[in-house]
Amino acid sequence: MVQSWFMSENWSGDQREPHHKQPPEYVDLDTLYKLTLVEHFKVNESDPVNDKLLNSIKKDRGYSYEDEITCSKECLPNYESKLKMFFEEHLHTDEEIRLVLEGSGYFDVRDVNDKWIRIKVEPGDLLIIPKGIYHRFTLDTNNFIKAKRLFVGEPVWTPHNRPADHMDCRKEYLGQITC
Ligand SMILES: CSCCC(=O)/C(O)=C/O
Ligand SMILES: [Fe+2]
Repeated sequence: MVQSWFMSENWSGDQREPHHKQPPEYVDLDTLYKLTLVEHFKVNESDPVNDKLLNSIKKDRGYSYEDEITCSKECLPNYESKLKMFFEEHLHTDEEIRLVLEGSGYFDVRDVNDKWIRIKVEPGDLLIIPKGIYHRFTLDTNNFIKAKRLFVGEPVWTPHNRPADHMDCRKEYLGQITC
């Protein structure tokens, strides 16, 4: 089961550690959606690519593009600078859709109260991060993740680092989140 939790507000050290509050404060999937509009689906982790749910989501939502990204020292060109870029707080003008195929990592998303929620993703986790939400990504201490990236139409991966409050996608996102 995917786990997510509020991060400690005064953590320091290695970004790849879980950084729980003390005591830990977990966030269930319904609450995660209410606080962020982030969606999560679990697909068959032993054969995710042929999963029925995945294929119906792709069809319903028009995810016409897909490729794979592997984040490891050996496979990711410009590994250090890419990881640094992924961990800068940013948003996108389109959804960020990731299906984890192997390995694990953390997506951090800002909730409606501007608190960080850390989401631990593992094989079979399909995460849909809405456009306009501030977020970031880090590997965990296993230093390896392979994920499928999905997109509607021609992909745009450009991150817009915070502050990006003037952007239409940010205003739209804030208009959609109600709690
Ligand atoms: C596991 S996918 C790598 C992270 C990424 O693609 C991204 O855009 C983070 O915001
Ligand atoms: Fe991103």
